[in-house]
Amino acid sequence: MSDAYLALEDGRVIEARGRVPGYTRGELVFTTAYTGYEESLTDPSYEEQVLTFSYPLIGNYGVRTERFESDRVHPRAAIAREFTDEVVEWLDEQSVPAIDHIDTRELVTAIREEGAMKCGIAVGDGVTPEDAQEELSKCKGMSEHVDIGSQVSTPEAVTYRTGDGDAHVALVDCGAKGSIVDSLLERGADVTVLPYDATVEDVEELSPDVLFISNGPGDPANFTQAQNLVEEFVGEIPLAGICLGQQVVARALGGTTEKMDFGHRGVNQPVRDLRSGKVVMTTQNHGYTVDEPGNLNVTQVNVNDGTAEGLENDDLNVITRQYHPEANPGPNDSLAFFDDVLAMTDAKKQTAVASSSD
Ligand SMILES: NC(=O)CC[C@H](N)C(=O)O
Repeated sequence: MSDAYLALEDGRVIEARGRVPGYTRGELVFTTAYTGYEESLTDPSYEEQVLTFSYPLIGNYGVRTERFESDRVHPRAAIAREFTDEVVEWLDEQSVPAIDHIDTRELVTAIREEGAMKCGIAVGDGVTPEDAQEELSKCKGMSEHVDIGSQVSTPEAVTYRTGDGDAHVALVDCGAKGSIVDSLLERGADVTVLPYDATVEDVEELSPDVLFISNGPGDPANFTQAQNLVEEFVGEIPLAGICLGQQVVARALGGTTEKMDFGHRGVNQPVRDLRSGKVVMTTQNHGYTVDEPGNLNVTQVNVNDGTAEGLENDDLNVITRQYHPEANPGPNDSLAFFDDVLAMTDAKKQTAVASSSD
């Protein structure tokens, strides 16, 4: 008798060791990141997913709040070969079920071969395989979470001022990681974080120098309000986006998105810049990708599978990335993206000066 069961959409039920009790369900995904478990577990993009760590030991350097990307744990459950007690205490405080002593190689192979799949989890004394299957039967697909933005977004606008105020960025919070805000503040920008369903009037009132669509969970097709903002302000305000933000911007500008088989989640995804030919290592966490880029040019691609990693349109002042330039976890190699975003405001100001002196 085990005290934890994981039921997979392919019909298998796997025994595990229960670390944090509870019943839950979600889309089963894996990350290959070997560090950064605090950042990953607090990344709002994992909402409604069950996160499997392929790295075997999770928790070996403790739990520190300064490494959190948001104020809570977002995956519905966590799975590892072995969790340390400190991580288990944290997940317990957060009431997030956790299981370990499981063959994560087998699990990752199943996800790679069959794709990200629904799962159900039951943990605690006396639980049965049927309890996990019951959870699985209640599991929705990611795109069925139509209002997932409301689960992760700020309820109201919040402004952070640096004192420099060189540029004012309106960040549409579809589930933004804290490091995106920090990366903009560190470069002297003021940032107003707006709810995921902010209106055209909300943005007009702020009159920002950049409209930035954040990362976030689920299917980008469900972020219709953010898409509407992009459609409304393209060409008027410089636009930027990260991860879900890239997907939303592309959809708004005539592009399409599609679900990947198992996505990219890790901290060593190679990305080639098509202009310089250089390859950088990037942090990624996504299950959807831009298929047709619409009115944008693909400027960067994933070396492994050729998917679109960077989209730009110089005339319209649009720049987006599918990966996470803000890192946390992972490499800092792409932080200059935020300089490029803020440089668009200079371009805008120069154009305004040029046209006013005509
Ligand atoms: N990190 C993100 O923004 C993820 C974007 C989207 N939810 C996806 O899975 O593709």
